[in-house]
Amino acid sequence: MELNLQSTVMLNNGVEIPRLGLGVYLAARGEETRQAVRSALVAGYRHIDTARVYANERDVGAAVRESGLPREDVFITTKLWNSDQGYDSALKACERSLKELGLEYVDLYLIHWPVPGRRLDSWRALETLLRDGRCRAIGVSNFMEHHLDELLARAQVVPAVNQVEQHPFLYQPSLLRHCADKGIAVEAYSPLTKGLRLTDPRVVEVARRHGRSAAQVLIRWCLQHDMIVIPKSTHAARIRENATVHDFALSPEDMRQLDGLNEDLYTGWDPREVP
Ligand SMILES: NC(=O)C1=CN([C@@H]2O[C@H](COP(=O)(O)OP(=O)(O)OC[C@H]3O[C@@H](n4cnc5c(N)ncnc54)[C@H](OP(=O)(O)O)[C@@H]3O)[C@@H](O)[C@H]2O)C=CC1
Ligand SMILES: O=C1CO[C@H](CO)[C@@H](O)[C@@H]1O
Repeated sequence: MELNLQSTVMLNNGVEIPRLGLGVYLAARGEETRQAVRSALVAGYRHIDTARVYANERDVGAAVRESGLPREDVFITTKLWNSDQGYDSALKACERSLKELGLEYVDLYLIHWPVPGRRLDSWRALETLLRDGRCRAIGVSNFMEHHLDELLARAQVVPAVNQVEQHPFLYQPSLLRHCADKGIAVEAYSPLTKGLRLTDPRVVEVARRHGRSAAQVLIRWCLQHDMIVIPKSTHAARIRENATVHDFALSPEDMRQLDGLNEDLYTGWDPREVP
């Protein structure tokens, strides 16, 4: 797989999204987030993943502006938080996020969680926002097969993306196939298991064979499964390390070994339990 930081995936509405982005969950508002985003942009990242609930949209926007890069060169995602779900409140929440970011539009706006009873109204709002040009693409996050099927039965617009937790310790091929069948790109969040499994000897062994770090192997695993991937770090050296994944490849045997590590490890909430 030929890959670099400029490699993109074409979403189902023709919008291109860089395959690798920087996540900023738990990057503290203020200088920590600004510094992380600045480091990423200098390293060549062109995709930043934030959310209303991360409380750092303002710093993401500021760092992108400070970089001097043209707005259209950076792909920015934010997300609708659970307490803002519903038609009118979702419209308002998007405007609030745009104001915080200091942007006229976001590249991707996601429903953060499939909140029962309100997610379909929220989706109608996202369809409106897409039509009005406030987002270039809309999608969902933490949607399992049953949430997707319910949405697809009523939606006018098919979600461009489903952002879900995926890594070798939480590998859900049936969900990935389901998304592929519907034309929905998958973004892997917490691809580094939030740091919990970076010393797992089986991952470390694969990494050693390639002369790479465990983090690089986990990121590469996502990419070779055709996922978009958004590792988080606030350290410039790690931000660079996490992006240096284009100059090696995991073999089919490496991939099989890593696929075999699944233990349904959710490092965050488990969306399968959401009715
Ligand atoms: N849609 C959703 O519900 C969710 C979306 N996300 C998104 O996905 C992004 C990534 O997931 P996240 O949960 O943050 O976790 P990750 O799996 O990306 O892991 C981040 C952790 O790994 C550490 N780390 C990063 N790079 C390295 C490295 N090279 N070597 C060693 N340690 C490293 C970081 O520390 P340090 O920063 O100190 O370097 C941090 O503690 C989020 O930031 C967010 O944008 C995440 C959770 C839920
Ligand atoms: O993106 C996320 C990170 O933080 C939230 C909790 O505070 C998660 O629920 C969410 O999925």
